[in-house]
Amino acid sequence: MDAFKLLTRSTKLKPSTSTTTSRLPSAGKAANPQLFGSAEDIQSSRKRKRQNDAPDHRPEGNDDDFEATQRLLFGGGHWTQNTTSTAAVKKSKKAKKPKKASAKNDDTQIPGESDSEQVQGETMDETERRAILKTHKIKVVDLRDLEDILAEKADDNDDDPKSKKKKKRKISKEIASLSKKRQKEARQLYPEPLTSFQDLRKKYQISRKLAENIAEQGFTVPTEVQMGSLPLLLGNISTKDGQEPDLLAVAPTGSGKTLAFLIPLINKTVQYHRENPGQREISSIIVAPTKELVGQIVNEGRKLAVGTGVKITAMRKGMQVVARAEDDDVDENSEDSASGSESDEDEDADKSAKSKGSKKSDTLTKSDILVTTPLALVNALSVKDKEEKESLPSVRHLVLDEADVLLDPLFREQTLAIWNSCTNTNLGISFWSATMGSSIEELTKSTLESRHESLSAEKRPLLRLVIGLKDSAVPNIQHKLIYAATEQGKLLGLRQLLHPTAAIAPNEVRLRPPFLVFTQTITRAVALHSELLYDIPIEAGGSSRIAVLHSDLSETRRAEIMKGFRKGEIWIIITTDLLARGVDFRGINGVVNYDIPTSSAAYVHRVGRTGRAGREGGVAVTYYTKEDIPYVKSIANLIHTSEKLQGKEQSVQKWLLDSLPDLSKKDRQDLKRHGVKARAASAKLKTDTEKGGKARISTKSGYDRRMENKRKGAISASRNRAQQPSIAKDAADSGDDEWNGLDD
Ligand SMILES: Nc1ncnc2c1ncn2[C@@H]1O[C@H](COP(=O)(O)OP(=O)(O)OP(=O)(O)O)[C@@H](O)[C@H]1O
Repeated sequence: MDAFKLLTRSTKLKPSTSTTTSRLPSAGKAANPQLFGSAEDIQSSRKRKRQNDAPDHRPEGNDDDFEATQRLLFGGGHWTQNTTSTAAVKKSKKAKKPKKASAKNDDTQIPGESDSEQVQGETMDETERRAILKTHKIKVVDLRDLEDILAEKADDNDDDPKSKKKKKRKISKEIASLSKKRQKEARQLYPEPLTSFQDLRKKYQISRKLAENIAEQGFTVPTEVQMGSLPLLLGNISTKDGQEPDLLAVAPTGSGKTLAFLIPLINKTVQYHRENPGQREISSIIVAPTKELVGQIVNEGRKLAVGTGVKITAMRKGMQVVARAEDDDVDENSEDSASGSESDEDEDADKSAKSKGSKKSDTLTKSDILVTTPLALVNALSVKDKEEKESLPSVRHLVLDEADVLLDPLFREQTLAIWNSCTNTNLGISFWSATMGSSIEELTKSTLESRHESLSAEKRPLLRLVIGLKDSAVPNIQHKLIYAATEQGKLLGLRQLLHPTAAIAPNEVRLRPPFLVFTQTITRAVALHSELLYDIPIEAGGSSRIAVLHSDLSETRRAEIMKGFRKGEIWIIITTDLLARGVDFRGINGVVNYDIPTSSAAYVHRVGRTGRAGREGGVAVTYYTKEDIPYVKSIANLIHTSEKLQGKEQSVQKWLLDSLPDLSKKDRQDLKRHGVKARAASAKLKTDTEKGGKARISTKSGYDRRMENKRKGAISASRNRAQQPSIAKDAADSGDDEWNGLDD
């Protein structure tokens, strides 16, 4: 059933207006999940490389400066085989050759895979790595002090402390003589990117079953964030003394970050099981800000882990992650324990949790990878009447998904408490998001430093991986910033989107279900939902097609709505920022910011619910009123930059950008915390005419709207009967496929 046809059933749109159908994200599978290049680019770059015998890596700019950087960085002026980080390079010199997969373990050869292919694969030289990284806009930077980075390189073959000191002094002097640009270049790394998922077996010897599962999921080409991060996180898996970096990964929404952190975690767990038969302990924790996202990560992980023996569990109410004396009375009422899993196989409810008598540090949950919201785990780690938290020494990998929000003041305390509970001195941590402010980097560095001091934790290199332009919107969507003047104007605008009454001009927006509508508060989401509830014709499913989802609903109801939307039973979800981050509905056609987002990062995440995995055709509509004018500049700027980068026609005019006011830092923080004051929850939203005190985005009573809807339904039904032949013709002209919901 085509939702759009039903919504516009009484409108005769010109056939030409239907031509956008094939470009809709929900109309088909994305051909290429990569945003900045293609597999063919890689092939041709490899070909070019083979023909090019005299590479010149010189960046543009001052030659002398370049020579100085070269001398300083590489002594003899040649590029190192800079595969991961300087430390990794150093260690790998001592490291043993990668072990071949044992015939007894899970890693038996896969059909068609020769022995030599399995362990070697073709390695790339510097030129090739640089070319591919550049094409795909992949940047890797070492975030440690430049002095440390360079000193480490210089120390490589020198153990004499005197000459070490001398070298360090020399390095400091030379760094001071370098321009900012050269200093930046000195931090840059050119690790070998992953150009094909087959290389996961050939070059990184990942578990055979895991490789099969990746292929079975239909993933053939790695996305940019996978190309850049997987070699860093898998690179040293086969060498015990190889050092893996901590990683800050910033990549566009919908670019496959989940897979990028799940693959290494699952593979390391397989490795651990192989080396420690019969042992299961929580070795990895993934923290995500919402239950919806937790459920989604668990589902994704379980699909990848089929047959590997790796258990992935969503943190649930009453679940025990550590054994302790007071657990005789498990706190069943602990607030906000998350399951959120939409999977039926949430069988990991820890039956063994009640087992007693094991050592204090034993983990009781029969799981390898625990996925949790911050509060759920903090509650489980809390010690009665005490500030301190239980520790989780078995955890060797911590992943913070949507890290910037997890380290934002809202969740910071809880997230840091979890991080501090992971007392393993060999803990590896990675941070993932589409947006990452510099304050997060600073916080990360200082926390790592204090862990190093207090726990004598191992110092790993801290790398930053950025895909594309940092903190920008995903490049493959169309933005529309619309001035609606008043609240009433927004409602009219949204109704117009739902029921277009005339043929639209070529550059005008059309938004077909399924889509998401974001409001600032729960009250407003509920109000908008009750206003639009009767807008969907009864014969199209009526009010069941539109749902409101927010954190005041029960977990079960939230999960039902998510499921209904994925199955195509629900066409429109009205929600708050609860669904702004991470959740992946593969083919949604668009996003409506009914209320403006309260920061440019929030805009990036909200609109990033469409245009996922490289899908074209997603639309992001943002309405603003006169109350929003002081706050809208950062969004307008973001849209402007995005369109400029894509070489698209500018939809935000320069005069508008110039005339919108700038926001002070304090006002920006205030907006982020409280939203636009005029419509904050405490202000009890009133209508434009300020008639009622009720938080409703309407001037009509529910009864009036129901009556009107019935009347409309009866009129349109009789019209439909009269127009049957022409509707059938329209449908045939548009060539639309049936809309059967979203891929799971
Ligand atoms: N290599 C790939 N090829 C095709 N599709 C992929 C690939 N990797 C991931 N995907 C799909 O892309 C979609 C988005 O992935 P994911 O949810 O991990 O994005 P994300 O980067 O975490 O986005 P967000 O920042 O919004 O959380 C998912 O449906 C996922 O299955």
